[in-house]
Amino acid sequence: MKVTIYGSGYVGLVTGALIADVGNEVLCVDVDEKKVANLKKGIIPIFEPGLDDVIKRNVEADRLDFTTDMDRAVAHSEVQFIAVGTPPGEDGSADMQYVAAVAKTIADRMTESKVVVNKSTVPVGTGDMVEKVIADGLAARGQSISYAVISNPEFLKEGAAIEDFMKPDRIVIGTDNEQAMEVMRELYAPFCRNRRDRLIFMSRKSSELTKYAANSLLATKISFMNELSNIADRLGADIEDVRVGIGSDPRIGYHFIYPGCGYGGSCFPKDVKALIATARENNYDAKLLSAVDSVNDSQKHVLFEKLMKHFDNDIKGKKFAVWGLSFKPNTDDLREAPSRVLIESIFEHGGTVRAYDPVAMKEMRHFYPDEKRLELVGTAQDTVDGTDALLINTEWREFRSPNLEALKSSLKRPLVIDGRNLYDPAQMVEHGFTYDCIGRPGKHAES
Ligand SMILES: NC(=O)c1ccc[n+]([C@@H]2O[C@H](COP(=O)([O-])OP(=O)(O)OC[C@H]3O[C@@H](n4cnc5c(N)ncnc54)[C@H](O)[C@@H]3O)[C@@H](O)[C@H]2O)c1
Ligand SMILES: O=c1ccn([C@@H]2O[C@H](COP(=O)(O)OP(=O)(O)O[C@H]3O[C@H](CO)[C@@H](O)[C@H](O)[C@H]3O)[C@@H](O)[C@H]2O)c(=O)[nH]1
Repeated sequence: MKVTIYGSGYVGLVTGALIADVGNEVLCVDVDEKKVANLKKGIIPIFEPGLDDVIKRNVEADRLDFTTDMDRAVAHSEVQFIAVGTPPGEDGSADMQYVAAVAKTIADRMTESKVVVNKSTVPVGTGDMVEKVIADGLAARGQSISYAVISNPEFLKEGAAIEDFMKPDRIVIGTDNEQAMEVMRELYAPFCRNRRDRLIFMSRKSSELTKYAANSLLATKISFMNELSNIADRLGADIEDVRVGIGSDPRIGYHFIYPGCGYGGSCFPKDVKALIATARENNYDAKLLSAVDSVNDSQKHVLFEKLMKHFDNDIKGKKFAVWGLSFKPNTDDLREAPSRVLIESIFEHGGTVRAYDPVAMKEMRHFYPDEKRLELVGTAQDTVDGTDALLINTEWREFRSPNLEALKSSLKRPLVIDGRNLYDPAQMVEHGFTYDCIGRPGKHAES
C-alpha cells in the first residue's frame, strides 16, 4: 500500500518508518526544509531508541522517502495520515492551525479519492472541521471527489515508541465509512497478527475523545500518587509501601502509580489542559481535571522547596549537581520537563547548576545558553565534584547504582534530593547521606 504522512516528528517518523518496515511505500512530508534535508542525509531529528536503524533500512529498500513537495505528497497515495503538532494555545486549548493547513493542502490538490487519517491528538469535532476544509476546497475548484476523514489516535510513548507501535494494546479507529475501515484493517493487519480484536472501531468523535480520556486518566493516576506522597511526607508514612500495597489490587494495578517530581512531556500537560478547555467551551467545569493539572504544576516545585528547606531558604552563590534533564528516560525531549522548573528556580534564587543527562544536554543548551549558570558535563560523577547537593530529576538506568563512597566524597555536603525515589533511604543514611525524596520517611538523619 502507498501511504503519505504529514509531519515528521515523533509520531510521523515512527509511524512512517514502521508502516514502511512491513512492506508499504511511505512518503513522509514536512514543512521544515532543514528537517527534511537532514532526514534525506540520514540525520534523525529526535532521539528514539532503534528508530535510526528502521529508517535507514527502509530508505535503502526504497520504501521510505522524505519531501517538502506538497504536490508529490498528495499525489503519492490514497491514504493520507495527518501527524502534525497540536500545541497548546494561550488558553490551554489545542491549536488546530497545522491540522487545518494539511487539510487545505490535500483539498487544493487531490484529483482522486482519499482516506484522510488523523493521528494527531485533536479536540472532538476536528474530524468535522477537516471534512469541511476539504469539502470547501473541492467546491472552490468545482470538483466532486469522494473522500473519508477518519480518526486514528496514537498511543505510543516516547522512548518505547517502536515497541508500542509494533505491538499496540489497541488501535482505535473512528469512522462509520466501510471502505475506510477496510483500508485500516489491511494497513494494520501486520501489527495485530495474533489478535485481530486489537482494532477497535467507534464513531469519529468517540475516537477523538478516547485519546484525551486515556492521557487524562494516566495523568490523574500520577497526580493522585503525587498528592498522596505529599500527605505521606507529612505523616511519616512511606509512599513506596503504599504504592505496592494498592497496586496489588488488580482493580488499581501497578502501572503509572510512581510518584515523582511531576509529569512532563509533550502530551500529558497539554492534553489535560486541552480537555479542560474543551469542557469549558461546552459549559462544563472539569473540576477533577483542573485539580490534576494544578497538582502537577505544584509537584514540579517540590524538589526546589525541599532544597530551600535544607539551606534555610538561602542558596545564593551555591552550585548544585543535577542528574537527568529529559522529562523521562530514553528520550532527549525537554518539553514540560520538571528539570526546567527546578533549574529556573535555582537560577532565580542566585544558585548555579552543573548537570548531566545521557542524551538531552545538546537540547538543553538551546534553552539555556549561559554556560556560567548552567554547566553541562560528560558523566554523572563529574557533575557532583564540589557541588553543594545532588538533585535527581530523571530515572535514567545509569543513575540506579552510583558509587556512594565516590559520590559522598565529591559533594561538599552529603545531601541527595531525589525526585524519582531511586534509592533505599535507610541505605543512603547508613552511607552518611541526608537523603530526601518523594513521600518517604527515615531520611533526615544526617551523619
Ligand atoms: N510525541 C508523542 O509521543 C505523541 C504520542 C501520541 C500522540 N501525539 C500527538 O501527535 C501529534 C504530533 O506530535 P509530535 O510529537 O510528533 O509533534 P512534533 O512537533 O514532534 O512534529 C510535528 C511535525 O509536523 C510538522 N508540520 C507542521 N505543519 C505541517 C504541515 N502543514 N505539513 C507537514 N508537516 C507539518 C512540523 O514541522 C513538525 O516536524 C500531536 O498532536 C501530539 O499530541 C504525540
Ligand atoms: O508512574 C508514572 C508514570 C509516568 N510518570 C511521568 O509521566 C510523564 C509521561 O510519561 P509517559 O507516559 O511514559 O511518556 P509519554 O511519551 O509522554 O507518553 C504519554 O503521552 C503520549 C502522547 O499522547 C501517549 O501516546 C502515551 O500513551 C502516554 O503514555 C513523564 O514525565 C513520567 O516521568 C510518572 O511521574 N509516574
